[in-house]
Amino acid sequence: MMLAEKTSITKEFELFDRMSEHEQVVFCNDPSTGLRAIIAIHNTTLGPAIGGCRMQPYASVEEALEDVLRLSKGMTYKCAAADVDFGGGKAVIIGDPKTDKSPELFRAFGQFVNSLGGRFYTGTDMGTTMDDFIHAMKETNFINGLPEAYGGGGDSSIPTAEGVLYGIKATNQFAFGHDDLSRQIYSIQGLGKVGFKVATKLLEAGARIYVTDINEESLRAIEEVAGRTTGSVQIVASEDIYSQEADLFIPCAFGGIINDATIPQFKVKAIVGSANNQLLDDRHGKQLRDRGILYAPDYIVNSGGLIQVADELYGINHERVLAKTKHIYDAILEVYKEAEYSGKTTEESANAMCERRIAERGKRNNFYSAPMKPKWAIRNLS
Ligand SMILES: NC(=O)C1=CN([C@@H]2O[C@H](COP(=O)(O)OP(=O)(O)OC[C@H]3O[C@@H](n4cnc5c(N)ncnc54)[C@H](O)[C@@H]3O)[C@@H](O)[C@H]2O)C=CC1
Ligand SMILES: O=C(O)CCC(=O)C(=O)O
Repeated sequence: MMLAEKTSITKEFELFDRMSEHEQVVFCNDPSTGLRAIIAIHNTTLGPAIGGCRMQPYASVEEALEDVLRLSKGMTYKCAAADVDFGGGKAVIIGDPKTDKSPELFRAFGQFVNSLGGRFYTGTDMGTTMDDFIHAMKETNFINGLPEAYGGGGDSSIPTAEGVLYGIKATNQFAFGHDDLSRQIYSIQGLGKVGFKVATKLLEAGARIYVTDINEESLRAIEEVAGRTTGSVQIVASEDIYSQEADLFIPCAFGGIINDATIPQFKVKAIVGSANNQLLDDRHGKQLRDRGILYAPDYIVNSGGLIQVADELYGINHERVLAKTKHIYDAILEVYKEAEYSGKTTEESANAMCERRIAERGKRNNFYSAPMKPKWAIRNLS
């Protein structure tokens, strides 16, 4: 009887249990534009939440909620690792980016962001572009990553790709004793905004790369780049990318690609890529460690974009952003050394480092208050 009561109570409050680590989850509904979005604020100890807005034709509310909860939590760790004065948040819009976008939809989304009064800053992510946020910014100032013509920092995939290259160099240093990009072989999944730039730099350095993408145009374009460089490229089928005889696997497409099916296929010594949430589950981090495959925590490797959008609030300065992005090299090396010393996985070591940082800062500032004047000079907000 007691158990039955307990079970039913747990079921009644299942939604709250699922988001028990989150401060706030906002469901945004605007029938006139068709907007259905969820904004998740995970933790604002370090400052207002920040995180891009993803647009995807999610099959259910359940799937969209799962994604936004996971991604926003990842942003809390990413902000702590990058040492920016922001907390973790993320937004998802349920819809097909090819057919369901309209200026009105993004204006409606901007109104919801504005209603949070500065607790949440957002910008582009998969499925959204800077142009979409030109509409959203008409309704709110809490938008980052705008085009340079609108006073923003421009394409944040540039520093993200730079950060991935620093992560690769640090990994080469730790695993192979040098940080020369040209001497190892790489397999790259995804030649989008980030992956294409990383592949180009590796080819320019003279490296051998294997690549895959579902977009034929990107594959032809990277072959053209290879023809102009001393590097070489081989195109492989999507399902074959995990089993290539390469030294490093560079995932730059989607999350969850380190899982029970892919781990036995890997022949690489290390995985260093930009995709968010690469480990399907924590136990996959342990499986990689047990197989002697070094894993560079994704949220450190791909933090270059966050560093740019966070830095944007001090005014635009690409040199400063690049200088900050260089810290990814040291951060990755530190995590590898700490994991080696402690026997933890690299993900566990990185998480512990971030949690210590948040707890330390939390002693002074444990909840961001919107009316408090921000430290930085945000445009039009003083
Ligand atoms: N753009 C940025 O600054 C940041 C990106 N990331 C993450 O990095 C990853 C890549 O981001 P972007 O380059 O901006 O995205 P994107 O959408 O420009 O590129 C993704 C690429 O993956 C390809 N792709 C999709 N399915 C595939 C499959 N089955 N096999 C092979 N390729 C496939 C697509 O055709 C596309 O070229 C995403 O997971 C994103 O969340 C993380 C932090 C910042
Ligand atoms: O683009 C942003 O607003 C923050 C960066 C972000 O969402 C990410 O790094 O995944």
